[in-house]
Amino acid sequence: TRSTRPQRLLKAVKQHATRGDPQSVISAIDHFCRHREWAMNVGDEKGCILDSVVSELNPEKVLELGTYCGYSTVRIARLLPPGARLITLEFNPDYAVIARQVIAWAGIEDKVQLVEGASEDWIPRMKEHFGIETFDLVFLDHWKDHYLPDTKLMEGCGLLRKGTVLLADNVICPGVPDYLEYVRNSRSYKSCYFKSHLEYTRAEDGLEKSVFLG
Ligand SMILES: O=C(NCCCCc1cc2ccncc2s1)c1cc(-c2ccc(F)cc2)cc(O)c1O
Ligand SMILES: [Mg+2]
Repeated sequence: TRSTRPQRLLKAVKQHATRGDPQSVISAIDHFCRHREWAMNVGDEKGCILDSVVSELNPEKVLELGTYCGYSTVRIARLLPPGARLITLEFNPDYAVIARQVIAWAGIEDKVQLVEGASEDWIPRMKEHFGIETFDLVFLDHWKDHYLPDTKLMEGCGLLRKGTVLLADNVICPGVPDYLEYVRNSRSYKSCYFKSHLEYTRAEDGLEKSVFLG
């Protein structure tokens, strides 16, 4: 049977990237998605914005909602200080199989914990299951209609502290209007928009960075 796009993406990583070199994994995926097949990775342009937010914050505890093939997982984990941890949630088991191999190829698996399941099931279990008090950074890149309910769930579970940064992908395309309205109008967040483009295209998209004020 025909291979899947994530399988072809992984093959490109194994063919063109060097084991243990996260940057070469990132470049191999960007090349594949720009010249072979588009895929819904955050991409190189928005990825540079993600890099600057991570580098400035130097987070110890990171949550990623939506792993897909692990592209943004590798982008974030490669910048984390020793001892820092990234928990990434993926709903689709086929994506998770690919992401684990991409993460291993990049050589950053000791910083990453990939968990399979739905965000609404796992967010309430973060404290008791992973011994996490609060997150320093949350990267939202999963179902767009889950951004807002999951943000309210994280607030309710006490997973956000004064200064926690929420960074949301795709706030223009596909768009998350209810989430944007919430973080931009709530007194509990200081929010700003980083204008960019939908990965590997000229369509507008961007990242919204929202600091939780407690
Ligand atoms: O849907 C997108 N991303 C979510 C995939 C949903 C996977 C999930 C992970 C998870 C984990 C935990 N709980 C529940 C869930 S559900 C997405 C889509 C586009 C796009 C843009 C223009 C298009 F024409 C077509 C697609 C671009 C992007 O950057 C995306 O991120
Ligand atoms: Mg995205």
